[in-house]
Amino acid sequence: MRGTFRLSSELQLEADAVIIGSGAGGASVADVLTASGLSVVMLEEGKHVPSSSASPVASEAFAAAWRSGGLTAAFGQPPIAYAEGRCVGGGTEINSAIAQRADNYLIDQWRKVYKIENFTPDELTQYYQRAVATVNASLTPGPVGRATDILRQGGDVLGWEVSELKRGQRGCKGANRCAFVCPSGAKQSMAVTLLPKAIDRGMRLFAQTRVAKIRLVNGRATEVIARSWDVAGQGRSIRVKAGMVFVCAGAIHTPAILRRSGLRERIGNTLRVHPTIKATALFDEPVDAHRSRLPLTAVTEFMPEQRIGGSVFTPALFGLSLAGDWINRGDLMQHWRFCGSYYGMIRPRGVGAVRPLPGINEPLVRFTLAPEDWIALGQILTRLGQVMFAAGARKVFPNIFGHEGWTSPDQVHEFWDNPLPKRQTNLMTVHLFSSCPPGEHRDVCAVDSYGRVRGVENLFVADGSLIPEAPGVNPQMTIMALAFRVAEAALSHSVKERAQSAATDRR
Ligand SMILES: Cc1cc2nc3c(=O)[nH]c(=O)nc-3n(C[C@H](O)[C@H](O)[C@H](O)COP(=O)(O)OP(=O)(O)OC[C@H]3O[C@@H](n4cnc5c(N)ncnc54)[C@H](O)[C@@H]3O)c2cc1C
Repeated sequence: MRGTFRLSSELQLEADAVIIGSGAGGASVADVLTASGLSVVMLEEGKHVPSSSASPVASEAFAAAWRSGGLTAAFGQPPIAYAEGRCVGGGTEINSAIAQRADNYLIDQWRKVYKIENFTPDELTQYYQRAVATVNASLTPGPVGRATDILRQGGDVLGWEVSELKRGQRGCKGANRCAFVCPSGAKQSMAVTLLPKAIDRGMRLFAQTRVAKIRLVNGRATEVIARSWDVAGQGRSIRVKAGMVFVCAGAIHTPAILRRSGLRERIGNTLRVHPTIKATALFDEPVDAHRSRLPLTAVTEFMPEQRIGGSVFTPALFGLSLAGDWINRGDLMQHWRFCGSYYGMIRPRGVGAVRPLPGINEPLVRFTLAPEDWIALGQILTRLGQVMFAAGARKVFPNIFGHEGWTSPDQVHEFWDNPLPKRQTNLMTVHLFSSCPPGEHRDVCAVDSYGRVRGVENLFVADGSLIPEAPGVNPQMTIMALAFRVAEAALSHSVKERAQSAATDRR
């Protein structure tokens, strides 16, 4: 990417603004700030992985673009495996680019509960429109493939609403490698859309540069302290002084950076995710899910509380998904062309927490499911089984360690009334948010209605951390909308106004 810098010496920089993290939130902030003529420095921990060097090999792609090669988990019973992007463009480089808006009912509810100013669905519309236009959210061209038809067919038989999913794409070629960084550049990720634009306007982006903390003096963020790695793997320090600091490191790392900088009140206490349970369905006819794009429909009948959809499927990813229970599931590998991988996700009531650990880069993440969440997971798994059998599945294997699989629709009710086995249930998520909720409800809100960290005049949060609660839909559009809003508000409030407000916070 033009303008991506590598360091050759220790560096001290100055700019109007510094942005930490180049994902959905950071890139959106960069777009607003550079359009208004500010000088901007962006610091990104991961590498730049251009389309031309995107590897089709799962292990290489994970090592290049996923945090910890994809091996990250929130502690709890059971642990929940989670995934984050760590590369220029963040999660938008490895996601499926499904573009959805949060339900108006939820936006209204968040405004009331968290007392967020100017946060009606109408007021957010302009920001959502900007996000939608940026990524060209649209229906994917070309044949949808059998893996998609399965969800449509099953939903139709049961009379459930099934919706086509818009994605941020322009001329998707159907390579089915969304999770490995799009090889054609058709996915409208941040490295394809907003970051090159911001760089053309003069933004300096430093990849492989990890922020340790932010220095705070008398209610101002004065300096961002980071470490950068050069091509030879040598680390050097980098310090950036800026008038405004935007923390956009995602819902896990933003609270970790803030807490490491000495800001602890209400920060990182309310992490939310979409707990997700998967199932493998075996059919009599080939599905050949690897040949088509990911399933482009979702069962939306039970949204926003529950949703059923389909996962990216490649032989390697399928093998990995079976690996955790190889003794019981390994046989499925030989039938991989006849299998599809589907999921059910819920909007949880449980919460988690993020805490940095001394001397270790990765923070400790915990998530505790509420009793209602277990009921919801049992329901969505039952519904997932129902829709698979309605579409003609011969056997359905819920992702529960040691489970023998269901051979008929009668068996899927097993977990409707009975709890799922906590220790054996495998849960995962790719959606993380709410660790720094905004608003004027001071008991719970880490930042004000416009993303400014309480008590600090020039420090803002603009990423998934800001979504007040789990949205029940794919979050990227909401993250971008909220980040555009934070950046605009930061520019429109004068330094004097912000300083007064920060001083009031500190009293
Ligand atoms: C496999 C997968 C599939 C998904 N599918 C969809 C989908 O279809 N639709 C959708 O809407 N959402 C999807 N998501 C979720 C979506 O991609 C994320 O919610 C979104 O990217 C989060 O935006 P963010 O700005 O909060 O953080 P990120 O996009 O994660 O960006 C944060 C950036 O900050 C960097 N960073 C972290 N710590 C530091 C530090 N200390 N110093 C410097 N940089 C740092 C990270 O490396 C990262 O690049 C998916 C996610 C994954 C992983």
